[in-house]
Amino acid sequence: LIKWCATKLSNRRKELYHPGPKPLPIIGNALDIPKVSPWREYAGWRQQYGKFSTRPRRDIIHLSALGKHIVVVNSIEKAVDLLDKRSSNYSDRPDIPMANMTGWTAINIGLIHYGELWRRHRRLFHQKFRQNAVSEFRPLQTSKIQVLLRNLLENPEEFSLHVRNFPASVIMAATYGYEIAPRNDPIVTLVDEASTMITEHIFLGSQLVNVFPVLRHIPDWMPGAAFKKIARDCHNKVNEMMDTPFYAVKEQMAKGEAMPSWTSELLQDHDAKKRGEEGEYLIKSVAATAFAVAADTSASSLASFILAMVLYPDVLAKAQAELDSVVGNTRLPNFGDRDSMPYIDALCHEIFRWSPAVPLGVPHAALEDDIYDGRLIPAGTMILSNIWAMSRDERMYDQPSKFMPERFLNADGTEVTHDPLPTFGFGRRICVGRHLADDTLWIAVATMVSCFNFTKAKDAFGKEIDVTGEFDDKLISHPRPFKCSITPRSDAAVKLIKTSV
Ligand code: HEM
Repeated sequence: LIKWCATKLSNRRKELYHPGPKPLPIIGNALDIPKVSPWREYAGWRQQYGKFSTRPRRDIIHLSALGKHIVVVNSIEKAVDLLDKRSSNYSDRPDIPMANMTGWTAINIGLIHYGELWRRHRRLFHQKFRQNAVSEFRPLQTSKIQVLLRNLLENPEEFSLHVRNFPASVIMAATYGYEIAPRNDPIVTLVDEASTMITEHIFLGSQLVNVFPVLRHIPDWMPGAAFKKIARDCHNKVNEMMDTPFYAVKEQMAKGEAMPSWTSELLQDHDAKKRGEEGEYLIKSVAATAFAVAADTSASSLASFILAMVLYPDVLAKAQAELDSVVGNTRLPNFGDRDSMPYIDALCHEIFRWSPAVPLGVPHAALEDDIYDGRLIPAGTMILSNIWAMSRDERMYDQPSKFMPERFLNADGTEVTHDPLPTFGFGRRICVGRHLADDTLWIAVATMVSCFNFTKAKDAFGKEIDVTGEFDDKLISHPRPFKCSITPRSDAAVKLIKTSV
């Protein structure tokens, strides 16, 4: 009888929810949740659970852990259906115990529940980063790009530091009027530490407490309680990261010495003054979050660009040919050249597709029960958009693992088809900084292509050092460290880099 009941129950469950790995009693799929590269693992499950189902292929996978429901969305079509078309139900964020314990949830719009507080954060971000507003950043980007080019010329081995510093210097100057030091900048280090701690521990599988929230109450001395110290340390860093640059701006404002910045702008805003402490906390939060979300994501795309150029020299050659014919070698490219260089535009689009900086997106959550494709998605379900799997979907992209800007060009290569990409997420929670990210990547790519060659580095015996093209496992994923040779294209390029101010 027990066996009969168990089979009945399991069959009913199978019919109720979308397919997925078979759950164990009570703990469900807690042990199935992948700890490394979850996006690859979930993409693999799509094949596994699609192959044997009555339908040809399933792009939605259901998991459960201790009564918590998780749905992984592996195709753009399904993500649009749920997160765009039904956005009124799927714009919440789930509770992630490690994010709550580290203090990130309270300040980071990306983790705040859908509701009035989120709207207030989003409004401020939208005003600053909407499509028509981001041209305001261009003079700053143009001046910081010259620093990037000079650093690549003088010290090419440290390219990953330089591409990290470029978006960081833009967003720090824009947000706080703060000039970062070329290395070991105290504020950048602080934000890096606080961000790394959370990006390493936010995934479901990375900490047991994310799957079993009750564990947050275990005493510190118990085995397995190390996560509590991690969370406490991170919380201190989050507070410090918010306060240090913010109070520096306030002090400069009091002395009449503040550089123009988003923070000083918001502080001067009458509404913010009226809201008193709460308004200040909001400003502190959006400013700190802007740096945390903008710098690392863009740095990932810039590092991916260099990786792609080393692995695909023919693409670099085509981009350089286009650049030489449009811009020549007597000046650096600028934003005004963008429309005349479709290949470079397509190349940037391809970087966003080939190496999405946030491969598993930021989880959404369902507010209410929903029926989709005849199956239940219960209220509270965590929705994971597998952006990596969507970007590698062979139904959408021919030879998806190949870096091929041509896929976004029309037949004669004169126009870019800006097909929507999953890279920036979906619905009401879509990345609010995507226009800035796009500009940042474009100006960096165009100027780097114009000035440098990127090739495989050689060892002491003159043999090329292999580049594996692998990426790390964090929430914001970067190419794993690799060696390459970055050399100026010509004497004219050196002169341009040295003389540009
Ligand atoms: C290559 C660069 C970037 C990538 C790939 C990226 C990707 C993403 C993704 C996937 C999300 C989650 C969307 C969703 O929930 O469906 C997101 C959210 C967000 N991004 Fe970006 N992002 C980038 C750059 C930036 C920049 C430069 C900013 C500057 C402000 C920014 C600000 C944000 C914010 C504030 C959110 C949270 C939005 C919300 O929850 O309402 N991002 N981003």
